[in-house]
Amino acid sequence: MANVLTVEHLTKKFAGLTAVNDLSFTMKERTIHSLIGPNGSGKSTTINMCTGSLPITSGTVKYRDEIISGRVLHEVASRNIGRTFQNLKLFGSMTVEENLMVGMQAQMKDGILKFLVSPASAKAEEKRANERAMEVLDYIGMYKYRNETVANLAYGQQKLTELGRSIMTAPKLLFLDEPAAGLNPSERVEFVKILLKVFDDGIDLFLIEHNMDVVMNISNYITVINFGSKIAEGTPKEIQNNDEVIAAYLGSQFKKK
Ligand SMILES: Nc1ncnc2c1ncn2[C@@H]1O[C@H](COP(=O)(O)OP(=O)(O)OP(=O)(O)O)[C@@H](O)[C@H]1O
Repeated sequence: MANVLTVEHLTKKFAGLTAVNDLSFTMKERTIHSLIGPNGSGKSTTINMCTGSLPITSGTVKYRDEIISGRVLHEVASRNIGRTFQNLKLFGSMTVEENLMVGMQAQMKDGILKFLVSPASAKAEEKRANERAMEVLDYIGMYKYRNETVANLAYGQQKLTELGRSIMTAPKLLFLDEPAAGLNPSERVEFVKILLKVFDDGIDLFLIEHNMDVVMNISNYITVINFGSKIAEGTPKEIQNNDEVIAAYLGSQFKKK
């Protein structure tokens, strides 16, 4: 299997703090790959660097055969890479449908120019975005909420809306920052079901998550970091039995014989 993501010697320094320290790992095609570690260990910073949200201090990130480190957010997004955020970045006063339409912006970045030059083609693009939004809403089971204002929805539905927005542009690789955080158990079951459907339909998933039931059940491979440095990697079973991971983060409740 080819590598979808190759991270080499990735480092991020914030003033005196090294948030990510010489981190290297690879993610294989057709896997759900999780990045876990204690609070403040550098997980979100790693995703932010991989997706162009944050400049790197040193190191490289490769998507398939192309170096994407050094590229900005919309350039990364235009390579079929999507993401969701730890804290929802939805527009609360807009409807579910409108929030998904915003998700097409990566593909419509020359939209204003197009609108000035050719209003007809801009209209056609908007129609296409609207059709895609309906298709995605149906896919994630949110079609009936399409005209609801996002702020009025339950948290689980807001998270689904964000997931929907992230798949509007049909990414091939999706970064998810704590998708299960804040969900109640039944919302979590529903969300994981949809995530697995997304994966089965061809989108590789890179996940940051603190809920270990979710991580251990759905991941093919796990990278563990502590204080910005990799301390282990392997299958869920290997990670659950790794003494350094148990001491730094997991505790022994997941240990398997
Ligand atoms: N913009 C920033 N400026 C300064 N320090 C930052 C910034 N962003 C993150 N940090 C620091 O970098 C370290 C790593 O933070 P990061 O958010 O990547 O950790 P995390 O593993 O995602 O944590 P959590 O599990 O709590 O979300 C922390 O010490 C954090 O305070």
